[in-house]
Amino acid sequence: MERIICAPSQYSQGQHLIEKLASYYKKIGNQSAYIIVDSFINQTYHDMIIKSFEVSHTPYTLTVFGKECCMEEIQLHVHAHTLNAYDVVIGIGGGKTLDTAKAVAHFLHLPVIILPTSVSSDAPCSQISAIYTADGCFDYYLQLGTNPNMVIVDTSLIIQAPIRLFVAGMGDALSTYYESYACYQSGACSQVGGTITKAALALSKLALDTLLEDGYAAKCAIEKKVDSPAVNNIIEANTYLSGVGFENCGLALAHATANALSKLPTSTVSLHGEKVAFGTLLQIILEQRPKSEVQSIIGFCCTVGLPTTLTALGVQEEQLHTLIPLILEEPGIKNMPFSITSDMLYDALISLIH
Ligand SMILES: NC(=O)c1ccc[n+]([C@@H]2O[C@H](COP(=O)([O-])OP(=O)(O)OC[C@H]3O[C@@H](n4cnc5c(N)ncnc54)[C@H](O)[C@@H]3O)[C@@H](O)[C@H]2O)c1
Ligand SMILES: [Zn+2]
Repeated sequence: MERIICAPSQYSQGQHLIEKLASYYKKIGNQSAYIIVDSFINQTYHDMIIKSFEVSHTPYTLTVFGKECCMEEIQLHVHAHTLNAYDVVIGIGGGKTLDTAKAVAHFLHLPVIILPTSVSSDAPCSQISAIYTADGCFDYYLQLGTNPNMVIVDTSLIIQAPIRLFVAGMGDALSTYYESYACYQSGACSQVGGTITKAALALSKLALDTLLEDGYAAKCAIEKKVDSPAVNNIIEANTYLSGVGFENCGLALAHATANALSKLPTSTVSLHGEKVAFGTLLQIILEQRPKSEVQSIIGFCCTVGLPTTLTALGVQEEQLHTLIPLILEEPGIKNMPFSITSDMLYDALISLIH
């Protein structure tokens, strides 16, 4: 199998980039942009989003994202594209809006520009969309075949977003190196369909190193809504290092756990990245990593405010008999370099109840 690494064609990170959105669009489009915006973001930043289009007389249509990245929502936008009206899709919002925009662009064979308004997940840079059922259960990963054409990260918006989203993104990024390394050890095929490059593994490791080095300082700065080098490093780690790292290596037990947790009725209590942080703990415990390493990851989670127990995720002990089979049926399990049994999961999960 060939070694493959894929990434967005352009990644830009800086302040007030949303004010230049039309000029980014004009680099790849010359007809009309189809903009899908998270509803909260539309209420808060509507004028800012459309300003550059209005000022430069650039045609666009703005539409508000529903609630879920599900096929029903995606079809709604695909059918809005009549008579080849648009030539670029733009997604603005959290992971679900971005995954929807990427899927819509995929079905319409159009380029896509992604503008994350929080760094809560790995969604911006990847060439997959996480598809859920209309009522919010994880369904499957839709392979899009190409990464977004542009990922534009406006740090001024990210800093204003709720701190919980920023921290959840650290949770999503925390798993990247461990899952990448598991995939590397098991010889798994990466999310982009190749074997793992040294470059991708290095990006994953850099994501973890950056979190451990700058995570706490960044969280403190975000609490005060101030920009700082640590904040910028974490924004890059959450979005680019982790995003490009994970998909060019692969997912394993941490995401299998997060996806399984999303199928429990209590799943809405926690964000994706919070579930992934917990899944990371479960993975490194089952990997029998040194106690000091497990303790340092637990310590990191505690200092930044990521959940380290099932109780914190709203999951009760009685739900383990439902959760364990759900974890075992996730495809990521096969990417672990050793087999995982129900008993192994039970013992590790019980140690993480409270
Ligand atoms: N495609 C991928 O590669 C990939 C990778 C990781 C996660 N995901 C998916 O991403 C999703 C998780 O992303 P998410 O946590 O961003 O979910 P989300 O899109 O539901 O956003 C969470 C909340 O944050 C709000 N929000 C966003 N920006 C804000 C801002 N600046 N200020 C205030 N509120 C803001 C949204 O309105 C929403 O209510 C899941 O569906 C997950 O499966 C996809
Ligand atoms: Zn994730």
